[in-house]
Amino acid sequence: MEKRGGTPSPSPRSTEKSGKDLTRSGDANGGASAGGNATPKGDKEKGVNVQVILRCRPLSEDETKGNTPVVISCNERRREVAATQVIANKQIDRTFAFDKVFGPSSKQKDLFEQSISPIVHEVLEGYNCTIFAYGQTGTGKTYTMEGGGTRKAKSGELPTDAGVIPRSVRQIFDILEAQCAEYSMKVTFLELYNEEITDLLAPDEPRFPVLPVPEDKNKKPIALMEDGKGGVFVRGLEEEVVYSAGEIYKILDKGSAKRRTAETLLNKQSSRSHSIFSITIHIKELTHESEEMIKIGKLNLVDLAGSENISRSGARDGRAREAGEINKSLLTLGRVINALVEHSGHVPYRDSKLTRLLRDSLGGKTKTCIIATISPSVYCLEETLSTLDYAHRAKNIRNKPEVNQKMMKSAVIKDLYSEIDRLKQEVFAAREKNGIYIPRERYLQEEAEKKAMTEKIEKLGVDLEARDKQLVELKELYDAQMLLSAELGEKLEKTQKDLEDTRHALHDLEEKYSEAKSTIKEKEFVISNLQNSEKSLVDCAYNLRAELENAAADVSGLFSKIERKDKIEDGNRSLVQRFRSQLTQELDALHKTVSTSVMQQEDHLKEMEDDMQSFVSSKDEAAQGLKESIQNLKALHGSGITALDNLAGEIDMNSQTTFEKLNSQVQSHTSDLEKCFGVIALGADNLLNELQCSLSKQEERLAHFANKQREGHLRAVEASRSISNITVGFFHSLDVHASKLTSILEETQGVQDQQLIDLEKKFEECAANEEKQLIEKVAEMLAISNARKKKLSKRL
Ligand SMILES: Nc1ncnc2c1ncn2[C@@H]1O[C@H](COP(=O)(O)OP(=O)(O)OP(=O)(O)O)[C@@H](O)[C@H]1O
Repeated sequence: MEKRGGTPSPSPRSTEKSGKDLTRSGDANGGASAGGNATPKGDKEKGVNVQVILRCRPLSEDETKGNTPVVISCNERRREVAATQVIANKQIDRTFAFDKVFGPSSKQKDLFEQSISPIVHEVLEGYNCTIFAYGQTGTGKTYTMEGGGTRKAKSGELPTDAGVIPRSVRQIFDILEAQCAEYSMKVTFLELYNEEITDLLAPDEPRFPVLPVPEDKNKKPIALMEDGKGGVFVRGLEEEVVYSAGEIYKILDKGSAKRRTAETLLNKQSSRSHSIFSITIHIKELTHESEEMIKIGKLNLVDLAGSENISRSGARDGRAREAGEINKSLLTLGRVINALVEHSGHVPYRDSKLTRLLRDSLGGKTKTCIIATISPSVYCLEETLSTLDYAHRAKNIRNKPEVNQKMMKSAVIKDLYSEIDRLKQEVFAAREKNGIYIPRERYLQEEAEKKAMTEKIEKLGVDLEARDKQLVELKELYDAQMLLSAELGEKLEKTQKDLEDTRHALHDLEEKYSEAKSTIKEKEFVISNLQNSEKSLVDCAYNLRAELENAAADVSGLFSKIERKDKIEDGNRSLVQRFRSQLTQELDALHKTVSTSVMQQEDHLKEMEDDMQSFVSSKDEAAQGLKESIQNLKALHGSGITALDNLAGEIDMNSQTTFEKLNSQVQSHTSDLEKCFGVIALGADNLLNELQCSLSKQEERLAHFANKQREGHLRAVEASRSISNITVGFFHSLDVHASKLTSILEETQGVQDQQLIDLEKKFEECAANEEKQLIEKVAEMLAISNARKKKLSKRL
């Protein structure tokens, strides 16, 4: 057994070799380049993501008996884990993707071969690799890392439930033996408990009895020192050289047995500490120049204590403090992960020993794989979700792995020789000089160191006093802060829970909102359709109304026309009536006139006849008078002639000559007179005759004329009578036609009125029905939307 300052993550300068980006490539082998291929410079600069594997354990016997509901489903093919939550009676699945997922039925062998074996190959290629298990208490971290109850190998074969550590050890030896390599292997096993590091491989008896013996005498705390190169080392950590897998198993069993475990409500044998088991392998290689080189690989296998809810794990008093410390270092681990993921300037590695020890594995040059373990039980859901979040976030951490620089064998031998010399001097001094256990030089050196230390201690003592005071104050403050932080933590937890609930409720609401939105969209679509149909109906109704109005206007026009026609007809009728009466009157008047004229004519004719007769008679009288006057004249002539004869006899008696002459003259005169009188009488006779003739002619003509007049009058009377009869008949038929037309019109109007009334009624009924239906539909929709609104507002 060797004792040296061990560092869990030394990282000497690298060669060009590097691994693949597991997350991005999605390589089932975890991106391990078993052949140790050179990594492109770009990848090397960008780094590789921490590989995160998720494992869900099966239900325990008790859980199965108690019919514990399972809320985790693993899809190994899709590398997804879904956690089912029921919030507000609604099932919500949260799905997380990882580099590898192993379900409850997964075997230890499968997990190792698929995820860890490639890492082991890389260790043998000269990389530093870290595998750590993270998860709630009782989820199978120790089972995964170390294995089940039967860890002992039977006939050289590993048991089926052997975990990552024994399988890695077995594989390392198998490979090295298969390669017939020359190698040396050292292991360290430390425990970090309540922020104190203890060596699980330290011998049971204390080597320096002068040093104060701690409470647990087998568990003296050892210091974590800065190595001055940005790394840390654990001073005095035992490094055990091993030559076979069997030896390692023994060491493992011995160390595991020393780990602090306790029974919690969640795990009968719960690890209360974090453990780091490291295997360092030195492999000899020959260069082309046959120079011997030493390749160094290191595998850190970390089993973290359970991340637990103090109240749920049932931890009390000491256990509660323990849990607080565990949570504190895990909390720091979480903060480191967050800082690395968020690329914040300051990464709080120094806030806990765990993160100081794992510094190179988180964002350093080491290749890291996290195995997150969860329980499928509903009762662990809160912690499971927290683990899933934690692990999912850790996926984004980028490391820049570098192969450890190979060392010349001679340099290693030189180192080893100087180490041997140092040890020999110690042994020699111990053997030769009583009471002094170290060589004189070293003693002097240490004395000087001691003096300097004493001075320093004194100085520190003063500082310490001041600090103590400060510490007391700070402690008070710390206690207050702790109380506050516990309160705040509780509040935070509650708030987180509330937040989670709210988030789920919000999710629900969002879903409901989207549902409601789609329903509203549907309704809107229906409403828009309804509105469109209503619009078209309204348009139709408008058209119909316009048509009806047109029809009504037409009808009213028709009515007005009919009225006008009626009026005209009435006017016509009254005109006809008037005309008829006028005609009748006029006809009557004509009749009368004609008859009076006939009468007058007749009277006139009569008068004319009378006049004619009186004329004729007067003429007759005149002719008579003329005859008489002619007679008188004749008588007068005879008397004249006798007077003349008397005068002639007297004249004869007075002068014969004169007589004779006178005689002659009288004779001539008499003849002349006679002649004259004859002519006159003839003329008068002629005249009379002519007069009589003309009178008779006139009488005839007058009679004829009167007859003709009478006939004409009679004919005119007859014609006017027949005309008036025809006119009367025409007007009668006109009347009949008009009354028929009126009755037809009245009938048509009645029918049209009826039809219009019917049409109006039907239209009104139809419109009322449609309006009613529409109102009902709209009311229905409004009621539905109101109900929905009410519902949504209730839920909100
Ligand atoms: N994958 C698995 N298959 C079968 N049994 C398992 C599995 N994982 C865990 N178990 C069983 O569950 C119990 C708890 O496991 P384990 O002690 O490994 O949990 P843990 O996470 O290390 O808990 P703690 O943090 O308290 O140490 C053990 O009895 C273990 O055998």
